[in-house]
Amino acid sequence: MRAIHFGAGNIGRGFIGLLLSQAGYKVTFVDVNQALVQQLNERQQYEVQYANAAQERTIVKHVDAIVGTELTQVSEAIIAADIVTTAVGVNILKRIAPAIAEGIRQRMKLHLPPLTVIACENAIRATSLLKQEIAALLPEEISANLERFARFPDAAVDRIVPLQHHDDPLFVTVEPFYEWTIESKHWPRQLPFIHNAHYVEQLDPYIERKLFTVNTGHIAAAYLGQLKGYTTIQEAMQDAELEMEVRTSLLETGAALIAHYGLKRSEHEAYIELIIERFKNPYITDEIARVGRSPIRKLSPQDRLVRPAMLAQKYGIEAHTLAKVIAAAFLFHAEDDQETQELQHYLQKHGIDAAIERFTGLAANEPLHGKVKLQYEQLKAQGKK
Ligand SMILES: NC(=O)c1ccc[n+]([C@@H]2O[C@H](COP(=O)([O-])OP(=O)(O)OC[C@H]3O[C@@H](n4cnc5c(N)ncnc54)[C@H](O)[C@@H]3O)[C@@H](O)[C@H]2O)c1
Ligand SMILES: O=P(O)(O)OC[C@@H](O)[C@@H](O)[C@H](O)[C@H](O)CO
Repeated sequence: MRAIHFGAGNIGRGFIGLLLSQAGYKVTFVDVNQALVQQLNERQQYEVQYANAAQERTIVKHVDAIVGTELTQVSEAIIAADIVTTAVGVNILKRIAPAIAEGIRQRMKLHLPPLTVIACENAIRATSLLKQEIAALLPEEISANLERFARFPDAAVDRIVPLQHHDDPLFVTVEPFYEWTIESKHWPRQLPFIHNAHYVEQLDPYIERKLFTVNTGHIAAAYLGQLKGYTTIQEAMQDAELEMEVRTSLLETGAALIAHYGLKRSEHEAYIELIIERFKNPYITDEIARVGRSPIRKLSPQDRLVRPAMLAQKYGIEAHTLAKVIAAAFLFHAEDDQETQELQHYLQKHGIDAAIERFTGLAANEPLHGKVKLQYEQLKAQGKK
């Protein structure tokens, strides 16, 4: 079986490429980083190390790669593929859609079975977003019946893979934990289930539980941690007061998730503690700059902060810590992150009210808007910036 995976970065090599290979797929990566592509083609394998006491390693073999700008080569590879996966960043999906659309068009002409496409990104229903981008590029007679030519199961992906600083550009250190949850209803009959993935009928509770626990907790540790002068998540999580704030933010999102999805409280609280332990993994150095990057995406209404805070509000749950983390996002700095610069530029020019409204979608008369503003002013007054 053949897989085409867009994005040979940390999640591409350290999670999805690894799992697909373990499931019996020959993996071809597509990436715009030419040096990475060259290395993958020269060596046809790479090493993954697990961040635990044993520091076990495994080799992913029989891989190759294509430069993302080589559209013909990419679409030809898609003709021969059973599955296409992505881990490029949700904002990049529109850029890879043309090659996938072309691959689907060619497959249709050849009467090939439907292609399976899964976007493995941190966003609610990223595969559906990719499907929309692809459909918009295809002629009406194909896009109207797209499910006949390609299947688009939504998925949730969870494994912490920090920035890598090794001499070998292909070597990747990953936490041992992983969860790849795939919605089964769009899975094509002819393709066997990927044995190391978890199939569920309804993805929403899983993706929201993941995003609003792992990613909300992560961003709380990052934004509140930076205000206290820390540069990594592990340093920040050694601060007992900060750990408590992270836990409180997760009890807030947890209460909202429990109310909304009827999750079992004891199970969800155990899940929160598992996530906090993962953040503390002493064998990982995860930079706050990575976890905090792209604050505009992270502040958007459907992402890890505003959506659970609004859900909490809907169920009458106090979301004081979430409001503080949202406020802290407006104080986040990361030198080489474009979204951080854009947000700061807007904030300085238009002020906090306009910035809250623009980036979170919270109108000035929304109670959460007022809470965020208050927290922002308090953080500033405490000399946090
Ligand atoms: N790192 C994590 O812990 C983690 C965990 C779960 C999910 N994710 C999600 O996975 C996705 C990727 O994250 P990452 O940490 O691997 O990032 P990364 O920056 O390490 O990897 C992204 C890769 O995509 C490539 N890329 C960019 N534009 C491209 C294009 N047009 N065509 C092909 N390749 C392109 C980049 O060159 C890079 O190699 C993001 O959506 C992220 O939110 C990350
Ligand atoms: O990838 P982002 O930028 O959406 O979020 C940063 C981290 O929280 C994220 O990459 C986590 O490490 C990951 O989602 C764990 O599964």
